[in-house]
Order: sequence, then C-alpha cells, then structure tokens
Amino acid sequence: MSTLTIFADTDSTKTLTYSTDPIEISSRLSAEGIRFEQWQTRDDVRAGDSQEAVLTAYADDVSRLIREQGYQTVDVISIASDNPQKDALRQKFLAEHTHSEDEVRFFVEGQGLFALHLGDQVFEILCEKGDLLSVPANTLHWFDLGPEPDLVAIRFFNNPDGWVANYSGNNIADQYSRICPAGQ
Ligand SMILES: CSCCC(=O)/C(O)=C/O
Ligand SMILES: [Fe+2]
Ligand code: NI
Repeated sequence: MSTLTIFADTDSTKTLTYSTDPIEISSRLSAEGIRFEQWQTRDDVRAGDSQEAVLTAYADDVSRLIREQGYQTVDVISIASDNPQKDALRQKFLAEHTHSEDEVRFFVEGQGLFALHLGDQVFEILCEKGDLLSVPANTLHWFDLGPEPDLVAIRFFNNPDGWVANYSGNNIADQYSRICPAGQ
C-alpha cells in the first residue's frame, strides 16, 4: 500500500499528515507540482531481471511516456536482496540531493521510500508496484531502497548522461524514516 507522510523539516517525530488513499496522495502531491499516478503492472517481472527484459515487458508504457514528455534516456534499477552491490547502491541515494532534471520513476516491482524536502516540510512517499512518480528538477530529496531490496523501477531522463546527483551536504535524511528489515 502506497503511503504519504508529512513532517516538519525540524521534527521527524510528529506526523502532520498521513494518507493511504491514492486519490488524496495524488492531490496533495499535485499541489506541490509532483505527479503521482497508479498504473497497471504485470506479474512476470522480477527483481534482478535484466534492463532489456523489463523495458521489453513495459515497452508500451515506456514509449507512451517518452512520446508525451520527450525523455531522452531510459534505464532500469532492478535489484534483488541477493545482489552484492545492494548496500553500495542504497548508500548512493540515502543523502539529500537534487537533479537538474525531473526525477521520473515507474515502480514495476517492490517498493522504495522517497523523501522530498519541500520548503519547511518533508514528504515521505512509500512507493509501491504500479506507482508513477515525477518530481520537478532541483527538488531536494533522498531515497531508501531498504536493506533487503526487491525493486524494479524504470527511470526516465531528459539528460542523455542519465543519473547525475548534486548532494546538498545537509544530513537531514538521517533524522527521517528508513525502510526496516522484514519483520521489524
Ligand atoms: C527508484 S529509482 C532509484 C533511486 C533514484 O534514481 C534516485 O534518483 C533517488 O533519488
Ligand atoms: Fe534522486
Ligand atoms: Ni529513506
């Protein structure tokens, strides 16, 4: 179940807003210029599948979004819990950063926790299979894959170089939620 939790950026202990209603999540995010939609998914894509297999399975969605928005590059994060790179990859996204282009992600398997630092608030969005999230360029944010990732996400870029992060140097992310190991 996708969730939205909003906090003040000075107090990670007090929830200001919490929602599991996709329509409410979408409308709350839309007011901030963020696109949140839930798309149909397939059952034959697994974490660890190759980029080629994932892009073939979702070719219609990928080409539709490229046609609509003119993205130049598409790649796939496909990471299962037995991947030896999982801790290094998790670390890359955990500190607050921005991108000079929109961050557009279609979650086709598993989940991940986005946190957006918008003005004096932090919006945590637990994205699940089927969620499409598009965050405007230069938005401060971080992302948690969790300690046992089981994630496939398609990423769309305007930049032909793909993923480039500008770290803010603010350690605010350490105060907010992480995905916990299963059962905790
Ligand atoms: C959900 S895709 C992996 C995370 C990512 O690309 C990113 O930019 C996190 O901030
Ligand atoms: Fe990012
Ligand atoms: Ni996180």
